[in-house]
Amino acid sequence: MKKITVIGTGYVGLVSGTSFADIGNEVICCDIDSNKIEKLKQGFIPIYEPGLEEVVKKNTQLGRLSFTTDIPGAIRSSDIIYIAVGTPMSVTGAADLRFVTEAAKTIGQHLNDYKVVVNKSTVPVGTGKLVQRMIQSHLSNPHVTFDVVSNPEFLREGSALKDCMNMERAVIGATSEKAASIIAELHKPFNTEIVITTLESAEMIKYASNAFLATKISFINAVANICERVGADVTEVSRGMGLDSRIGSRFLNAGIGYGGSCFPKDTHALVHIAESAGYDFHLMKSVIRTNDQQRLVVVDKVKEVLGSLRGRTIAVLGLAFKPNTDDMRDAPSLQIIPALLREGAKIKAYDPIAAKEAVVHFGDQIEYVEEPYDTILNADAALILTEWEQVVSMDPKQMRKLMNMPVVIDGRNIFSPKTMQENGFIYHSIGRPPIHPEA
Ligand SMILES: NC(=O)c1ccc[n+]([C@@H]2O[C@H](COP(=O)([O-])OP(=O)(O)OC[C@H]3O[C@@H](n4cnc5c(N)ncnc54)[C@H](O)[C@@H]3O)[C@@H](O)[C@H]2O)c1
Ligand SMILES: O=c1ccn([C@@H]2O[C@H](COP(=O)(O)OP(=O)(O)O[C@H]3O[C@H](CO)[C@@H](O)[C@H](O)[C@H]3O)[C@@H](O)[C@H]2O)c(=O)[nH]1
Repeated sequence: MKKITVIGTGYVGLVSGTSFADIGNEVICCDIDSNKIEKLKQGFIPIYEPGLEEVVKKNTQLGRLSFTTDIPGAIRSSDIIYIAVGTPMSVTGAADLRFVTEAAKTIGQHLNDYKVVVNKSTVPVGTGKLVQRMIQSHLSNPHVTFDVVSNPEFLREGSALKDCMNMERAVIGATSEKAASIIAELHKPFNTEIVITTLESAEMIKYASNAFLATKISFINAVANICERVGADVTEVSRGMGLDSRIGSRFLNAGIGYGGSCFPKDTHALVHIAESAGYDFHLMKSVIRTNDQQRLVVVDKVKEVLGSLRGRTIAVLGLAFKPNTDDMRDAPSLQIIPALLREGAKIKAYDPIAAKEAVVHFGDQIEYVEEPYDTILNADAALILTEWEQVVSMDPKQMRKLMNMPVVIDGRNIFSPKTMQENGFIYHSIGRPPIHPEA
């Protein structure tokens, strides 16, 4: 059993802290946000993450998981300190490290004996060494020793706890063997592949992994755009490609591009890291540009079918960047809805979980509807932006009866074109031939 402090209770701090507690460690999760900590103490989970509430509750009751704003106290009482604060995109595209350096400063000021400080936040190469220097220069006791380790997180929102508990690898970048073996030991119960590297390689693995997945998505979206022009079907193409084990079938779903709190900011940060190192990362810049353009293809498609959108009612099904999360950070809907509003459309929107978050962005510019069928009632077109189960399971026959015009623009390829044709829809999806009822 290890005593662990996790600084930052966002997605990563809360979920990874909970998973460390669940394998039998004593974990203190802390944050400067006293509201968040107060809610967590009362058992309220500030993010929507299936299954998390129960596991937090279980570990809290067992006395293995606790929450506090007393960061100095938590630092002093732990053997391992995880930094899991945010590293948002700055105006230049680089990662903003101010929360990381602030946390490092606090750690330095309160370090009372040897501890391993682990960076779980996604940070540019060199940040581990920066954290080391920051802690060293703020030590109140100059005789205390410590090691800095990089142990990036690979969880996905919506399946975060499952991803942590069943991690495919633990990357441990360290400057000392002692620290590497402490963190490797901590990961033993996860029964996973342990990859021990230098600090720099571990930091790079995280960005390179996200950038590669983002590249796969932009690649298939670009292929989808070609498919549309040459009469091929991208779902057939990606299936045919993905069966080659060197390619793999995952992250080959064409759609409205990647969003969320990681891929957009991490691809930009990697371009910036490359630039600072004197390398022009053309490839990544194209991935980003392809993604930016992809978000708006659904707007072009609805305009192609309806002509002017002025006064038209568009039903938007799904607002979050992917299902099973209420996270609206960099969701494609944040570009698509304003583009529709600029064209004069009236928006009725549905999202089972993220609608509350969406209000922060759209206010009363759009109408929020609590039920998917009510959303499409009398609509001139339905736009599918998130493949929530509630949307995927909609019955086209029923939809057809409710809509003013039988127009569906499917940004996630959730419906079968044949079924949509049988039900009399004008149906445009991504990278598949458009369907017209008379065709
Ligand atoms: N969200 C994900 O799915 C995900 C997955 C893998 C990696 N990451 C990376 O993990 C990091 C954290 O991401 P997140 O989404 O959890 O971030 P977040 O912004 O949602 O949460 C960060 C938390 O840290 C707190 N914080 C900031 N400064 C602090 C300080 N000095 N002391 C204590 N608490 C402090 C904030 O109040 C906030 O609650 C980022 O670097 C991100 O790129 C995120
Ligand atoms: O074939 C695909 C797969 C995904 N997406 C989109 O890509 C985005 C990201 O999806 P996903 O990777 O499932 O979600 P995240 O929670 O953002 O997780 C990513 O970002 C995290 C933060 O760094 C990493 O830890 C994870 O490993 C990495 O998958 C979403 O908008 C998806 O709709 C597609 O368009 N097509």
